[in-house]
Amino acid sequence: MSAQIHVAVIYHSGYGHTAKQAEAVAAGAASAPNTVSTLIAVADIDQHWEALEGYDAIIFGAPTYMGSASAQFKAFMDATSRTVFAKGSVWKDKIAAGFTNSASRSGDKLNTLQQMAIFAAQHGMHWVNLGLPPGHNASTTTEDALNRHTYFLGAGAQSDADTGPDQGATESDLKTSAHLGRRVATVALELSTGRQALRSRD
Ligand SMILES: Cc1cc2nc3c(=O)[nH]c(=O)nc-3n(C[C@H](O)[C@H](O)[C@H](O)COP(=O)(O)O)c2cc1C
Repeated sequence: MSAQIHVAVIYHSGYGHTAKQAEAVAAGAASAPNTVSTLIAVADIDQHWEALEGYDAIIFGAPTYMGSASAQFKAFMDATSRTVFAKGSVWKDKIAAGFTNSASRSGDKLNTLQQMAIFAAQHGMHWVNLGLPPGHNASTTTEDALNRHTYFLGAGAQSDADTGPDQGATESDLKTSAHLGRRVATVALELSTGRQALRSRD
């Protein structure tokens, strides 16, 4: 039996829409074999720095505010300079991935995903992409398709600016986000199993 995989979902959400997406990502991860997922709001991050060193994968999530990750999420990113990077790159070789939510269809979400991928690279993490084809780019496709916004780098969700999180991202966006969580857990299990097999050959 393979080792248990631990996936953390670290996120910020000002008004609850991205929190809903984060829950979908965490549920997707937990649906993979041998996987436990933990949701961590950036406001609570100080309680988790040490435990995070033992996780196999960390998925980052933030709303897109003014074309990039929210200031609260950026504060978390900056804090890792001291708590992770300067400590000896303690997140090196973990799996990473990202998701973001915003009001507009595009709303410059791609910039937030790129920001997260560069952040993960600074920590020496292995970035996992979404792994879904374009969902809604033909006369025969609909808004119900997975990856309807067509991001390759991570999961994007759209929530109307004038509705609450209960009517936030569509079912298809939440399923797309769950897909990312499950894919990350699957890759983490593959990597962990492969590392164990290599160790046992030594
Ligand atoms: C300060 C601020 C800046 C925003 N900038 C953008 C933006 O650049 N692009 C966009 O599509 N939506 C933008 N929005 C809308 C939010 O991304 C959207 O309402 C989102 O669902 C909020 O997520 P949250 O409830 O998790 O905070 C902005 C909202 C705020 C409050």
